[in-house]
Amino acid sequence: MTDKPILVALDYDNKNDALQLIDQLDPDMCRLKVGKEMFTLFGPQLVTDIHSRGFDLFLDLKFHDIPNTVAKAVAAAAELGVWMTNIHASGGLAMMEAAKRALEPYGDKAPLLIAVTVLTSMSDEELKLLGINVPASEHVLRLAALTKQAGLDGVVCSAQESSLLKAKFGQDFKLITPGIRPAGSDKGDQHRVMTPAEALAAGSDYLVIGRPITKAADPLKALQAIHQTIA
Ligand SMILES: O=c1ccn([C@@H]2O[C@H](COP(=O)(O)O)[C@@H](O)[C@H]2O)c(=O)[nH]1
Repeated sequence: MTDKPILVALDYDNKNDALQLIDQLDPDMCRLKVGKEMFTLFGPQLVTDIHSRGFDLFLDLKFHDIPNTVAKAVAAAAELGVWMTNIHASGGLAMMEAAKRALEPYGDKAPLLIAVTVLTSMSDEELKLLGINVPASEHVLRLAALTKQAGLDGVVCSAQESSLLKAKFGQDFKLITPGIRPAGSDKGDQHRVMTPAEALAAGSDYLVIGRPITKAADPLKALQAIHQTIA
C-alpha cells in the first residue's frame, strides 16, 4: 500500500473551518486536497498556510484549455510547490504533452502531474448524453492510455476502474480515486463509488475523501475510523 494513501478533500467556503480541521490532523496521517472552491476564494495564501503546517498538497484545479494556457497554469502550480496537480485528459494529447514539458525546468521538484479521465459523478447514461456510447470503464481506459502516452504520472479515475488500469499500465502509473464512500455513507452526487478498503484492494494508490470526513460530526474520528478499515 502507498505511504499515506488518504487525501482529504477540503471543500469549505470558510477558511477558518478548514484550518480548524487541518489543525486537528497530522501530516503523517494524510495529505490534503484543495479544489476550485477554496482556491477561488482564498488563492495561493491558502497553499502557503497548508504548507506551513507540514502537509503535502494536491492542487485539484483540473485545467482544461489550449496547450499554451494549460502549460502556463501547470507551471504556476509548480511555482506554488504543490505535491500534485492535474489537468483533464479530454483536453487531448498535445495539451497533456505541453503540460508535461512545462514541468521539465522543475526537475525533481516538479509536482506529480495527473489527468482526470471520467469524473466519478458520471454514469454510463450521462456519458451517452455527451455522445459517448461506451461504458465509463472503456472511456476511462482510452483516456488513461492517452495520458500514459503523454508521459504523465497517472490518472484520476473511479476505484471501479482501478484493477483494469493497474493490469494495463503497471504499478508506477498512479491511480487517484475520488468517489470513496465508507460502508453505509451517503453517495451524494457520486455515481462510481467504492469503500476505502475495496478501492485499495482494487489497486488505487490514493483515495480522495471529502464529505464522509468533512461533514461528519467529528471529522477526526471519521478519518481515524477510515484508517482502521484499511490498516
Ligand atoms: O472525478 C472526480 C474528480 C475529482 N473529484 C473531487 O474529489 C472530491 C470528492 O469529494 P467527496 O465529498 O468525497 O465526494 C471533491 O473535491 C471533487 O471535486 C471527484 O469527486 N471526482
